[in-house]
Amino acid sequence: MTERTVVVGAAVLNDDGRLLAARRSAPPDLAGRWELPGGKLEPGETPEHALVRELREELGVEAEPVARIPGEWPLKPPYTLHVWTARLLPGSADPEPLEDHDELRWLTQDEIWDVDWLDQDVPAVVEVARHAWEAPAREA
Ligand SMILES: Nc1nc2c([nH]c(=O)n2[C@H]2C[C@H](O)[C@@H](COP(=O)(O)OP(=O)(O)OP(=O)(O)O)O2)c(=O)[nH]1
Repeated sequence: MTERTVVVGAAVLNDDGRLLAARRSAPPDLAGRWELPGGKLEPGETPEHALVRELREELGVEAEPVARIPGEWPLKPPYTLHVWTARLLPGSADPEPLEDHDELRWLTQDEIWDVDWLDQDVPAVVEVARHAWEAPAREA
């Protein structure tokens, strides 16, 4: 079986229901494209811990994971993307592009496709949009 390394991507939503998108500054083949902030799990680390750590390192924020979005999306081997919704904790700093990114945007539902997402992120972002913004089906 092929070993896969999990990359955790954070779908950070703010109180207005906007989604945080981050533009990569490196490596050259990914620079200029937009992604969900996050990163690779370290050995023995839980995804929830990795998400909190990566958001602190990359964006200078204190955040908490809310829920995993079902599914996983293949990235460049050996990586596979798992996505969690997340929110900033009260008193957290505003996110800043400290590492790996050179621009951040809080996207409304109407703006979700205004940024040039990494190709491999597009199916994950479709699911994020569905979970964040589509009303849950009512039970009959
Ligand atoms: N964080 C993140 N990485 C992604 C996404 N889509 C995608 O292809 N990747 C790739 C880029 C990298 O090859 C890999 C994870 O990269 P990373 O640079 O964010 O991870 P990291 O902070 O742990 O890495 P490192 O700089 O410590 O080596 O996954 C995404 O939406 N978010």
